[in-house]
Amino acid sequence: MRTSIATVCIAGDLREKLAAIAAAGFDGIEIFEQDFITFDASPREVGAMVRDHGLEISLFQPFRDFEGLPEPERARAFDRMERKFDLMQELGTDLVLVCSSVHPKALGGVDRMAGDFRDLGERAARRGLRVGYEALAWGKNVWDHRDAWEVVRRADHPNIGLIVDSFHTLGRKIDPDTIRSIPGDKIFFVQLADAPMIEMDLLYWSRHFRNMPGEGDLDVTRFTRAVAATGYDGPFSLEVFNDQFRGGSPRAIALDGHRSLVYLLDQVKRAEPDIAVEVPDIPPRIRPEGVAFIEFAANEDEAALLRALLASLGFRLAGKHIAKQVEVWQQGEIRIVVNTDPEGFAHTAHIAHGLNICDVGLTVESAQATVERAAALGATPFRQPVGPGELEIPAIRGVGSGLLHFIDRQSNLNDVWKIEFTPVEREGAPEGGLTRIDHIAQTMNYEEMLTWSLFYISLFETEKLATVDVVDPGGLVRSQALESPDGALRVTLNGAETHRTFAGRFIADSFGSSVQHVAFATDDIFATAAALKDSGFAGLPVPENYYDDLSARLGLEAAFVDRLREANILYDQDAGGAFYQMYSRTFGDGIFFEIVQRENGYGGYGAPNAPFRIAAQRRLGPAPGMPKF
Ligand SMILES: O=C(O)c1ccc(O)c(O)c1
Ligand SMILES: [Mg+2]
Repeated sequence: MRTSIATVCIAGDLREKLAAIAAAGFDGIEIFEQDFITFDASPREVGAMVRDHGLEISLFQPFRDFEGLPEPERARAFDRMERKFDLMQELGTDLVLVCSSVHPKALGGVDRMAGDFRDLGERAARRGLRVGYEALAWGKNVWDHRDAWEVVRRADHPNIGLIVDSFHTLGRKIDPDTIRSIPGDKIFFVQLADAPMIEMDLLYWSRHFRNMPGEGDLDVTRFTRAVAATGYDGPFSLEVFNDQFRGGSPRAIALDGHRSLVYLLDQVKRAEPDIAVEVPDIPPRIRPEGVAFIEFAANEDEAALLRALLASLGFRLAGKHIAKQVEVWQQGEIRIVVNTDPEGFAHTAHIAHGLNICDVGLTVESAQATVERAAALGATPFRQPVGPGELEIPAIRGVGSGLLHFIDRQSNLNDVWKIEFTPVEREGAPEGGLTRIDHIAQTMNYEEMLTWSLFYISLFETEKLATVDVVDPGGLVRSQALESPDGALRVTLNGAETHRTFAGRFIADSFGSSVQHVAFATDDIFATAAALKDSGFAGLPVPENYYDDLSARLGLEAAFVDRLREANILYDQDAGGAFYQMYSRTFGDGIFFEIVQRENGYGGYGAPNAPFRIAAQRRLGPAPGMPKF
């Protein structure tokens, strides 16, 4: 499998782009003419610089407004192309992309256009070069790959072939399976991009909103399956015009791009096993079985307050680590690790971020297979020295500052609580009825959201839900949920556009994106609320206005609304189900807990309630006894 990426995808000057592209593991680049022209070096020097990075120039592009012109424009187009042929030979590439004409004088007629390409093929052949024709979705006469293919077919020249681009095909809602009947050796190059489904002008959508395969809503997998089924065995190249990426970190965007290609081609190989492209053999997407633990990094003062909060939520100290200053608190299947050890990752994370959730443990079928797949997708494995009697639990770095550890039942990893922890006699008030972790919510800058969602989607069997906009008094927060099919793993990604939002302040104050809240599930939220009241839990009060509006909006019975009001429970409904939520006050830099009950398959996250929750959190600040550190 040969991977490539267009230089337009990445921020920086050509040198910075090449460094990022090479570091991410690509084999080649599509050199965009603009990136070459604006760079101050000769074509030969640029070619050498690309090859010094271990990259090939798989394509030169774009050449515009070539086909279907009347004279004298036609002759001028051929002259222009001869100049570009010179340049290509200096750069050291043999393939140029001609995109379908938008020239006002361009004439239609398949045979006229095919004739132009046949003549061009002759000129290219003399120099050992090749020309690929791409239908732009907004081309004047050709805007469909089937028409571009008909032009190429009739040109009937070995140096003329077709270039397909997933955006132009899928953006126009053309059935990608129509590609299957094209001979693979006549497809000279394949460009891949995804995009979010937004109704807008095709050209504007293409030039500003494309994103990496898997990051948007187009069925790029189906498109790529169709291409691979033709026998095509050339490079798969990303061509992503995106305003945000152009201003983003070159390394991060290049890594996302490479990850998206590995993920995509792995999916394609599984669906079309007989393809000519050699795709590396990696474990399939990992099915998450649940959240095994959440770990806080804390100092002693913070840990004392956290313990009090956990106790008020019905958690009990369940074990103390055999060698480190680490405790595990438990309720139902939920485990919260409190790490105050003066060494190791948690300590470093605490120095950088203060009290924070530095680690999330997931239960999977095979921890080994999980890190193997993660490594193939470009994730960074994490290791730290293991003490006597301790287990080596496979881990990777997440996209932000935190770690992900993987626990499985296949090995003895699942017994870590027995092996590394001394049990503590459970005592204290009765538990609060919390059973498991319903979801974890990560807060990040809006620009990081696609990186995070690709990270989860490519590694785990998870699907994206539609993005919802949450209005915070300080700005907009976009929220997107990712879920495994049975709900064993639910993560919400909350992207803050400004630091004036509650979520944005959390990022600024804690120096980076991480888990901001954890939601625990209960089977009976009213019983939980009553139990927690007895154990001194300080919940987030909900204003009276909320309940007046709720009863008017949903036509609920007064007695039911009274019960919600008394316990400060927020409520939502969807087609079949109901959702109950209550919140803790915030602590640290704005961390909090949520308690939820899902009834009859409610599928959302209570988005209509988020503005009320945020307003109350902003108004009230941290709980008494839980000062901001
Ligand atoms: O937006 C464009 O003009 C443009 C140029 C070249 C391409 O390959 C493409 O897909 C779009
Ligand atoms: Mg293209």
